[in-house]
Amino acid sequence: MVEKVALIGSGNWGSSVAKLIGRNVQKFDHFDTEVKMWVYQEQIDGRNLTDIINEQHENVKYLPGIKLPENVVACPELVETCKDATMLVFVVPHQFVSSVCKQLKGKIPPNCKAISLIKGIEVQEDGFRLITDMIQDALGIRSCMLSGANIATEVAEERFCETTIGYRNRADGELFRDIFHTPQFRVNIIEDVVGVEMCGALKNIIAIGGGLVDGLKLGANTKAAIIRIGLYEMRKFSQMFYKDVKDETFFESCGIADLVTTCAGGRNRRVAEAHVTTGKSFDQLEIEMLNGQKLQGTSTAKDMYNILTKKGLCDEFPLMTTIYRICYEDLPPIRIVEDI
Ligand SMILES: NC(=O)C1=CN([C@@H]2O[C@H](COP(=O)(O)OP(=O)(O)OC[C@H]3O[C@@H](n4cnc5c(N)ncnc54)[C@H](O)[C@@H]3O)[C@@H](O)[C@H]2O)C=CC1
Ligand SMILES: O=C(CO)COP(=O)(O)O
Repeated sequence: MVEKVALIGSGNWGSSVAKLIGRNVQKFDHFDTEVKMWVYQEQIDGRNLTDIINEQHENVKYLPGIKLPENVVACPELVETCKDATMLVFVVPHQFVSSVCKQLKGKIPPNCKAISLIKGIEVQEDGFRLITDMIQDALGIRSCMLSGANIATEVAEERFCETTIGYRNRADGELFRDIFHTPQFRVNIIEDVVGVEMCGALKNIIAIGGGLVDGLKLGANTKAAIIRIGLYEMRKFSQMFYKDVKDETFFESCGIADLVTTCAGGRNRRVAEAHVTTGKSFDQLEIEMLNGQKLQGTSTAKDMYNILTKKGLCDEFPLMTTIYRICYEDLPPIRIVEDI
């Protein structure tokens, strides 16, 4: 069977993986070589971003300076992008997943498979839901999860790194590995979708902590302490809600490695550092510093805090709780080391 891949999302990470997928589908006979990529349409200097991508083969707003393969075709219509696909790659910021799933409901063939590259969770009245579960429930298709120490621009520049795919069905994991793996982007597949997904969502909160201690100029030992306590809280929270999450998952690229890289070089870290040095709000800094890219850590901290409060668990997760309070309750940043 020939598989056809569609990409849902075209931000910084979406565009970077478009380069990997566009090249990899040409290496195997079992893939259609055209990859459609859904672009949330916007105007750049009076032109459609989709037209710019299709003519210049570059996402000039979200991944400037990187050429995309010509078989990646930007499309502004979501349903049109996905209609013939057998493999869907979800890579929109987590706040838009629900609306994407609503638009696709009933329009996806049942033999389709999905993978989420989205680092976040969806909060609901009675708790929270994993993005892979939302995709499965809304569209009636299985979903894998890819997450790792993968700063998008470094991947696009083909600097070596690793990533993790969590699968429920091994054949799905292997098929998705084919579209991502290269000698510079080493994919490891493991049977723990939930663990991979929880790591990706929760590390964004801890990365805010990494940026706060950088802004406070507390040094390398303090950063290491935030990473260690953060990893401990990530594992505790994941296994409290999903007892099958494996300890080993935290030693994969999606676990400790992603935590280290995001605390060293990610957007969450950068904006949190600027919050300390400028005193500006996170919302303001997101607009000023990210040029349309989305901060995931602050909203995930808020979502997580709501869950911890409802379940009476704040005292058991002092680091995540304090990061939330610094982001949303004007707690002085130094409390990150005083309250944990
Ligand atoms: N950038 C990175 O280095 C990495 C990001 N990720 C994850 O990938 C996911 C996607 O992030 P990025 O590709 O970096 O996105 P981004 O933050 O660079 O870009 C924002 C994207 O959202 C789109 N958008 C704006 N309003 C929208 C709407 N109403 N509906 C749908 N889309 C809308 C924009 O057009 C743009 O494509 C996130 O969960 C992120 O945590 C994972 C690994 C690395
Ligand atoms: O997830 C990432 C790297 O693996 C990117 O993190 P930021 O969203 O903080 O840039």
